[in-house]
Amino acid sequence: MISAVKVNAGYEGKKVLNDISLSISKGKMTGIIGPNGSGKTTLMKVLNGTHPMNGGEVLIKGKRLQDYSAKELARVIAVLPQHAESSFDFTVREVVELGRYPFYKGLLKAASAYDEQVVNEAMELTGVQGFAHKNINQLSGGEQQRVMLAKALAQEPEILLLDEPTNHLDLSYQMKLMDLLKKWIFSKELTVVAILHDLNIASLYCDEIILLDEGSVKADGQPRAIMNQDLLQDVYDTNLTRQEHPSTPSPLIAPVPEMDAQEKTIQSIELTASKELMVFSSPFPLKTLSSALIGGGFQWASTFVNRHVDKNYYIDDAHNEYKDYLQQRQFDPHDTIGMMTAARLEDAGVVSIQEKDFSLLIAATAGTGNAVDAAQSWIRKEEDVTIGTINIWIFIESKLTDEAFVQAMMTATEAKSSALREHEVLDPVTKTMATGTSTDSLCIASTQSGTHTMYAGTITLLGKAIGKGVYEAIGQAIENYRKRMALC
Ligand SMILES: Nc1ncnc2c1ncn2[C@@H]1O[C@H](COP(=O)(O)OP(=O)(O)OP(=O)(O)O)[C@@H](O)[C@H]1O
Repeated sequence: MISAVKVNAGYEGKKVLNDISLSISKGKMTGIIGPNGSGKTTLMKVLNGTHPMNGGEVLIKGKRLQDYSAKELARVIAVLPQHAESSFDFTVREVVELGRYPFYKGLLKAASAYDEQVVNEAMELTGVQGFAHKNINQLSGGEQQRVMLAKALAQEPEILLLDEPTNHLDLSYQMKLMDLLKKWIFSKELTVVAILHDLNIASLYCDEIILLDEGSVKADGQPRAIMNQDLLQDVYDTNLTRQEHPSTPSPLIAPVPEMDAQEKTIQSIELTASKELMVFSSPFPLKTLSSALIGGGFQWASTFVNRHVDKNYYIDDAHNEYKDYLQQRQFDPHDTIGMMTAARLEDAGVVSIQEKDFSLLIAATAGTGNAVDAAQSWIRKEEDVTIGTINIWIFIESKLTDEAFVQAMMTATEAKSSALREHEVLDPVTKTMATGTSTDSLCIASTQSGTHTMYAGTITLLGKAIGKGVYEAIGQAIENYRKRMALC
């Protein structure tokens, strides 16, 4: 739809665009991103013919840009500039009507019924009909932005060039606008090129992204390729991290602030325990990966609750019941990892390990009466399924990668099975050695301070310590339980 070949452009002897070559596909949303001053607006002005080139060529629909008359070009391309012009004394409707001007026919250049219809539709779609008769200068920045967008839409363009269209818009209007543009791309066969500063909006909505740096195309491609941590850190000269969006395949980019000076050690984690609750409280949030009922998955949390429940506890919506329970006790569920167990908390095993590069605190409660052999659990019938729980908490003072979190979970699970084998815990249904129980939970919580730890598999330094600590903590919990039962 648009192609540029070796385009050069600048201002009064200052070169801004250096040999830009690109190709923008029909019916797609293409984002242009890049740091301030990298030449995005200049490029867009070159593409719509409002800024001269010093060399190179731009083709629109296969025809050279300079071969279009202004009116012809206005029927193909509509532009939403960065700084919407609002100094004129026009009403909102009059501004939107200006978008139809290239289509007015006859000597009097009057609007047709169709022109009126298009203006109404554009105003409706952008939600500005409510202030149609207001002066544009009486509107907020975001409202003015929507009026200028309505004007661009009223042009019924084939190509829409948008310079920071989400500028001035609140989150709701940003999303509505981008959703709407996406719909129009399909329903009106529109081609959209948008300069975007918000990398996450670009990642979520663009089919293609062009990354400019110092007037050159640094990279172009699909968002999953361009949202590259190293590439963007280099271009934006900022610490960034790439994360996966929880519900769409679009990567997210999060800025990482300079680390604060607060000392983060696991010695500052306090344990308080009663018959009903075992609570680890940290003065700072820890990064966690867990299978816990509250706060499962990756989270940051500073409170860790192991709650004792009756062995007949059964509630359909245990998640919400637990959230209410936490709130009633002044715990914030968004800052808490919460597990449940019918095992007695006083039987818990606790192990502390100090190594040169990291420290560990491991706690486990083990209700093994209804243990399960994972390899044989398929034999069980529905009526054989009873609840039993081994809960394991592993606090680590180190800076873990995501893969180290996952490996730590694997290592801990393997050490748990080994502890059960050592203590001859049997699956009561299959009579084979149990590997765990049916509702076990595991939480890895890291201070993300101190030494960097890449891996936590069974033969790494951290893996060895986790394996030993989990094995000992579960062993203690089983022995404490058996001793207590023997005394009964
Ligand atoms: N009218 C002008 N006269 C002289 N120099 C200009 C003019 N407009 C832009 N420049 C310069 O050209 C360079 C590129 O500007 P441009 O506006 O294209 O960048 P941009 O990537 O859109 O920046 P931003 O993200 O800040 O909007 C900058 O160094 C800018 O100072």
